[in-house]
Amino acid sequence: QSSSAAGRSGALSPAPPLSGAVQKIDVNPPKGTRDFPPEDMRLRNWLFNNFREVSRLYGFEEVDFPVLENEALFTRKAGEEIKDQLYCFEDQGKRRVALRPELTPSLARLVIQKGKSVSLPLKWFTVGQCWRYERMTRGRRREHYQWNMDIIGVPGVMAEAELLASIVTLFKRIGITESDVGFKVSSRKVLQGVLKCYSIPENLFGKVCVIIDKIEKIPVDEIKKELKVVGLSEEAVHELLEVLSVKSLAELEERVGSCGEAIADLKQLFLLAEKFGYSKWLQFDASVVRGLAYYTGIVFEGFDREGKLRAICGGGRYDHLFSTFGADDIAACGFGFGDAVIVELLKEKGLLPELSLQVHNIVCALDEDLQAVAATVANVLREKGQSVDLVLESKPLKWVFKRAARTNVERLVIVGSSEWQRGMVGVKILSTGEQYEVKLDDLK
Ligand SMILES: CC(=O)Nc1cnc2ccccc2c1
Repeated sequence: QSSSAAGRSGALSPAPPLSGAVQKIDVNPPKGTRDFPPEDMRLRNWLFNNFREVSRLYGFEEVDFPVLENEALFTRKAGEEIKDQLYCFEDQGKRRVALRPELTPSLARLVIQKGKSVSLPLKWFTVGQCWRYERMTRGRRREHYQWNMDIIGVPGVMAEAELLASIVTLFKRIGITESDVGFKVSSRKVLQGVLKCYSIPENLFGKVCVIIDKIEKIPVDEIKKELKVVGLSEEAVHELLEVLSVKSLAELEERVGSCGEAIADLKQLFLLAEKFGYSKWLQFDASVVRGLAYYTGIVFEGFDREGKLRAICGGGRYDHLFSTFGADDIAACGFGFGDAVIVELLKEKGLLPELSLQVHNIVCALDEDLQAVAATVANVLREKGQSVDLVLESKPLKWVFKRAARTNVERLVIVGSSEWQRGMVGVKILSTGEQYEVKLDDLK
């Protein structure tokens, strides 16, 4: 038992085992996950505070759900990537549970749970961590945070227009302009129209959309093959791929004139964008489908105009998600905005904010028996709302100056015995080097 251990803790505390006896833990977090040390946490808080402020400006209420959900919430049968990467397991109660891969199903579950006790429309937002179990072959992350905004109970495209406006507001707040990013906008009712023309049963709609969403990720022959497996005829496949390459609303109207709803919705949305003042951010792009099976109408995704990054955000209308959970359908639309691509974009554009630790004061006692006085000084300042880094052990002044410089503190408050005998404390303003003495009560 080494004396120092005994000295340190008074009573005999077990000495650490002889070094080398304990296997050192892996200090890295699990594959595909991140720690947020202070500097990274400042950037994350800056971004999330912008998410929250925009949500507040748009009158949205914050909600939250467990990261762990019943697996059944996510076991849609539409061949989605999000499903085959589900981070799921059987818990000790033999329940099938999953770490949520997205937030919308949880939101729908809560809306159904609240049922008649909430009045529509609902405008809810959340910032939540989502998970996927991806073979690390692709070295991608297994978790990210998503800002989600949803409007429940508004069938008209004013809801989509409002959601797009909120994302434009977010982009502007962090210095992104329409020359950096845009939104590709389309409607799944275009696809619905084509499938109806070829009398493809409704229940294949989700599957077809999920396959088509891979149009830029896998060879088109593979797309055709998968569509035929699902049961589409040669002609239907051809017509679908044709309609996706349409370049404008006008051209779409010529081709599929009849599928009025899609055209009407899109025209209305572009008109509203004009009125909201963000039409320069939008472009019609028939190839936007999004990879989630439950979208039924307008779909959109934010993209970087240099085409270097994956989608920044995405969303759309999902008017039948509730009935897939056995409840009455409620019109709904929403988006998800991840915390990863946007940071890559900000880096690209040199827009990452300079964020440093902001502490008003370092308070220190010049010798051991003034520690209690230093604590009193810290308390006085904290009660006035000033942040204080109280030096907790007697340290040489050189050490304190070094720490003050590193944490770019504004002011040093020094408790010395001679000053204290006169009821004074020493103050040094780091930015100017100005030094003076002041009565504790006059310290503001
Ligand atoms: C760029 C990125 O990190 N994407 C990402 C990371 N983790 C996820 C986890 C669940 C669902 C989607 C995810 C997406």
